[in-house]
Amino acid sequence: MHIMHCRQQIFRQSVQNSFRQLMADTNDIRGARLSLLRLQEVYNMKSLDMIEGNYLGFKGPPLGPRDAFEIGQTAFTVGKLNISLDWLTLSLQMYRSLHGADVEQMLFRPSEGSIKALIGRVHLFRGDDDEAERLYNEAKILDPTNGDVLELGKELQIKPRAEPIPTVDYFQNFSRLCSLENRNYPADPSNPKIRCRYREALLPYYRFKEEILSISPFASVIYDFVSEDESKHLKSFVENKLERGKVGGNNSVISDIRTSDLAWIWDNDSTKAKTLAKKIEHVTGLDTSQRLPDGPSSGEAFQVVNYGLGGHYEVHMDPFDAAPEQGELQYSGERIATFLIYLSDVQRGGSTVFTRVGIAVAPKKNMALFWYNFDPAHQKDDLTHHAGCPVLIGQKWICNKWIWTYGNTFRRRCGLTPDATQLDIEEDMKHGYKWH
Ligand SMILES: O=C(O)CCC(=O)C(=O)O
Ligand SMILES: [Fe+2]
Repeated sequence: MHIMHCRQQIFRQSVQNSFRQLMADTNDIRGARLSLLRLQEVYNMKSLDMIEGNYLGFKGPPLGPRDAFEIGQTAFTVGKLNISLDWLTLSLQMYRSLHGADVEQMLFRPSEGSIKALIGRVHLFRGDDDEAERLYNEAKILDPTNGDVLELGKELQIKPRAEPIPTVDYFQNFSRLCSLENRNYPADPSNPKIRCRYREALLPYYRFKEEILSISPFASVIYDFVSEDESKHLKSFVENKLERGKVGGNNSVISDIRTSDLAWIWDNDSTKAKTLAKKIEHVTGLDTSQRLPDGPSSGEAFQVVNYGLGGHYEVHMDPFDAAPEQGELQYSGERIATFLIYLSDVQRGGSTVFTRVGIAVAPKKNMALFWYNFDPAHQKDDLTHHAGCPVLIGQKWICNKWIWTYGNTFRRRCGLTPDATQLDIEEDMKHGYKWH
């Protein structure tokens, strides 16, 4: 009972904080609405449940008719037509049953005509001209000068009309994988090579529990990879340094594709970071050395990332489209492998999913997820498309270490046969990497 109460408290606070922080900046308010819409779509939540403050069993603040209107409006602007219709219709119903009691919700109340016009516009974009026309005729009487009413009037004049916006279903698999919870789901559980094993690091007694999740591309998780002390260090080191994560060339663009804050730690920044980089080297067998300031490096700085409520990272691959030509990493090649460490548990949501091979990894504090972004023939592996699911309840902390081509040519060998998998290569390397 007490735990439940605390969770509710934390959830309510985090929703309220997100809304409060957002008051100052309209871009952020829009971001918060988009986050709610994303959570709704990914985890298949019903608008009515969210209005009642029910987020998959967790209690959050209830939403009013104005919230519903604004969420519906935002959904419309990003082409989420079905969801928009849902929210706008609920807003209309709620306004009708509201009798001036809730002052905050009544303030800046949109007129019934404007809600109807917006609903009409949604119908029009869905290809239902008759319903749009009907709503326009009603709205025009109720609020003839409203912007949406005028807009709908203009849109109805345009003939022939643009094709209806197709409903997006590309992320069906993403949504399904994100909704799996509590444990890891491997790519092909019936494959006997999908198993647990000990992974030795340098010395025989220094070993880690590894659960293989996929053979091609090779992906596995390593339990208890970092100590409490190490994970605490990584998070406290970046305190006050976190900045909004970016995407694109040189990581320069703020985008809704990635909603998280992050900071970097170079191996030389702390003894603990250096030791951790060595541990990754020992467990993966790959070089991670940084030869700064001018030399090519084999590993990138640790990237510590914090996702708040609704924080996510859309489906992507980690290698660059073109390797950077300047800076510390020039000549270093590409991100051949990713070593991702979870620095927190996540109460609900926040899994890492591989949409093309069907892997779901449930974040577990101190566990690492390791995979190769390139296949054994050194081709960028399209099957490594992955995403960070939105965080539904709680916070998510991770730390990435990308491992580069430079220094790893002889450590990550190619296969001795064209169809060799990573496991075959490891086996061959144990036996001196000789042709059979
Ligand atoms: O947050 C996650 O689970 C995935 C993060 C990720 O893919 C990245 O940072 O490149
Ligand atoms: Fe990634």
